[in-house]
Amino acid sequence: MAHRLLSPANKFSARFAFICTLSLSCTYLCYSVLFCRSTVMTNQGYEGKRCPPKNHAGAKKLLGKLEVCASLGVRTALDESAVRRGTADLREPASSGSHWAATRLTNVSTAQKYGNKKLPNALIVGVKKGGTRAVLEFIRIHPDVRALGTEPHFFDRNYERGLDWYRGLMPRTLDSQITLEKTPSYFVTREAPRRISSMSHETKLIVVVRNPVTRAISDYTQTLTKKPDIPTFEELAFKNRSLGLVDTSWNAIRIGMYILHLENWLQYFRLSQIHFVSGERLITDPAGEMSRVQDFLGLKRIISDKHFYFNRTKGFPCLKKPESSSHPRCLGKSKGRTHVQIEQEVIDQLQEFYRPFNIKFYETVGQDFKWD
Ligand SMILES: Nc1ncnc2c1ncn2[C@@H]1O[C@H](COP(=O)(O)OS(=O)(=O)O)[C@@H](OP(=O)(O)O)[C@H]1O
Repeated sequence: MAHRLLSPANKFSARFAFICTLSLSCTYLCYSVLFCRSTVMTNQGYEGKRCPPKNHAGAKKLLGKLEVCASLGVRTALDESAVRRGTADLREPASSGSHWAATRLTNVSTAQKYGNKKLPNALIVGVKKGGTRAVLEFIRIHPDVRALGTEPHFFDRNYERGLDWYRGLMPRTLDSQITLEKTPSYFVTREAPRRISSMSHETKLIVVVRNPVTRAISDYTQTLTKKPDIPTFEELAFKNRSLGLVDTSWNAIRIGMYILHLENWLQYFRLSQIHFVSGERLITDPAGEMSRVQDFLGLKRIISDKHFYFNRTKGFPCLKKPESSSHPRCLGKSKGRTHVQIEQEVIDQLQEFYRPFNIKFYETVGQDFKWD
């Protein structure tokens, strides 16, 4: 009805307006298809802005799902919470002007996008309070290493869950990258060597060892922070102190009898498959110890002196802070605690107790750790 009422002049203007709108729409459509898709959709800056800030409450969950965010090098929720639950405050560099950090970033993001979850090729199996977290956090700055931040306890507590479950926990890696995890209790778990060798005979094993007396005191100090009412160190360490009878059933003592545990490992692995890191040298010369770890893992030596500095407040080496990051670069408060004070006489008695075990251990591994 309406258009019947329009005059011929009005009809002409309506048609003209319709044709103009149509041709403008077509032009816009062609332009979008030809140009916009290739620029806007792959623009990293733009996509980067779409990624939620990773310290936002809901963002951590979401980041794990947003492949594009992961591919931009933003750590996934799993990685973040893994590091926190693993008690480490050390964060790997988010970015840096230096070449190694850039390579690492590229490898991490490529692995997250194209990599596969694989069973670990290498394990840090012990020892508790030896410096295992430091080794894991230092080695994972290598671009060819991807490590699980938490301790999965697969070969001791979770073995029934099966290898598929275990593999599912691992970070994605490229074929050229090593998958690594650390669980210090493996070293003293009777079934661990057999179980690990049945996963693969070729698994490389790293053991961080430390003077067993200092290790025991460190272990006790940690227990005390959780259970302040436990007996004194001396009460737990000796069955009869005046007779010098040490209580070897106390875990803090038993773990330090390294040779006994090692013999179990040597039933399943060649000595050349096991690398021993000195917990003491890891503090005085982290780069030197990490060079040997890189050699053992068949990695190019990338981690060196230039990655470390000695933090006087903490009293330990820390990783240098990349220019663009404000993250703390030292291990968390639970690493490098002030130990409870133990009488020198008790220390001497325990040194005496451990001596024969230490000597046998040095002979077996072919290295003197100088604890005596
Ligand atoms: N760079 C650096 N920073 C901080 N701490 C360092 C470092 N290198 C080695 N260590 C020593 O690591 C000890 C903790 O060992 P672990 O990480 O194996 O402990 S745990 O078994 O995972 O709980 C921890 O033991 P305590 O000093 O007794 O706290 C440290 O002595």
